[in-house]
Amino acid sequence: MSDQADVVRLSKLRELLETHGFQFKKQLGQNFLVDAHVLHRIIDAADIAPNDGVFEIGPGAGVVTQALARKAKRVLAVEKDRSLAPVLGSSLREADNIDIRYADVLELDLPVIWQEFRDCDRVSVVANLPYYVTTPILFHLLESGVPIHHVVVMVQREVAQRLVARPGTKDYGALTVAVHYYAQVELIQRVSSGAFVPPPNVESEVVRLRIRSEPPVDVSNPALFFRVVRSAFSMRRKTLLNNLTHSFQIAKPDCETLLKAIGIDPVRRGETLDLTEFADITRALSHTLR
Ligand SMILES: C[S@@+](CC[C@H](N)C(=O)[O-])C[C@H]1O[C@@H](n2cnc3c(N)ncnc32)[C@H](O)[C@@H]1O
Repeated sequence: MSDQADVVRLSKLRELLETHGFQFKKQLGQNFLVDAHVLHRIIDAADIAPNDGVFEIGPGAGVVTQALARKAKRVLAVEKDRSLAPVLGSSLREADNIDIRYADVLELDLPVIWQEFRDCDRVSVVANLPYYVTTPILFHLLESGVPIHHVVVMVQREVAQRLVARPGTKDYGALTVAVHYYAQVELIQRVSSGAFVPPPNVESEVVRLRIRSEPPVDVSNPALFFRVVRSAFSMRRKTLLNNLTHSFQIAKPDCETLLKAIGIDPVRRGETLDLTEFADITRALSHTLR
C-alpha cells in the first residue's frame, strides 16, 4: 500500500479507537503517532530489506506495525495493553506477516522470541517507546545477547541528548557510556508533541542505534566495566577517587596509585572520562580485585 494510504489511515485513527471504545492509558505511555512524515522517517531509518524480521515494542493501534509489515518478511509485535486487541484485530486484518503478543516486553525471554526469526536474514527493533520504561527496555534489548541489526526508537528528546552526549557535558552519564558500549547512536528526527494523540508533555526524537559486532574497547570483564561506570557517576560532584574507593572498598592510596599508573588524574570527575578510560580502569581494577 502507498504512503498516501498511511495519511488516510492516520486521519481515521481516532474514529477507529472510538469505534472500539478505547480509552488511552497515560500510565502505559500511550501517545499514538498521527504524523505520516514522522512515520516515514522511522520506516526509512529502519532500512528494512524484504527478508528481514522486525520486533516492534508497543504497536498501539498498529500504525507503525502496518508500515513495517509492508517492508519486512515478518513483524512480531508485543503489546502490554490487551484492551488494544479489537483495535489491532481490525487495523491489521489484511496483513498475514504480523504476529501480536500481549505481554510486557520486559518479561519476555528475547533469545526464545528470536527463534521465531530463524528464517529472516536480519532482525531490527522498531518502537515508538512508552517513555516511562525507555531505559529498562533499551537495556533489556542490549543485554539480551540476541543478534539485532538496528534499533530505531522514538524517545523523549532529553533521553536522545543523553544518548549522544560527549564527555564533560551535563547530559553525559552512565546511560551514555553503557549504550555506546553496545551501539553507535545517531539522531534521526526531532518530533514535536503535535505528532501524537494525545500529545505528550515532552518533545521527542527518533534515534537509531547501530549495534556493534564487537565492543569498541577491550574489556575482559564487562560486568566489572558496568560497575565501574555506575560507580564513577554515582555521586557526580565527587572525584573519581572518592567514588571508586567507596564502591570497591579499596584503600585511597592504593586507588590513587592505580589511577596514576594508567595516566588518569584521581581528582577528575567520572563525567570527564571516555569509554577507553573506563576500559583502562576496569582492566587495572580487575588485577587489584583478584
Ligand atoms: C508511545 S505508544 C506507541 C504506540 C504505537 N506504536 C504508535 O506509534 O502509535 C507506546 C505503546 O507501548 C505499549 N506499552 C507500554 N508499556 C509496555 C510494555 N512494558 N511492554 C509492551 N508494550 C508496552 C503501550 O500500551 C502503547 O501501545
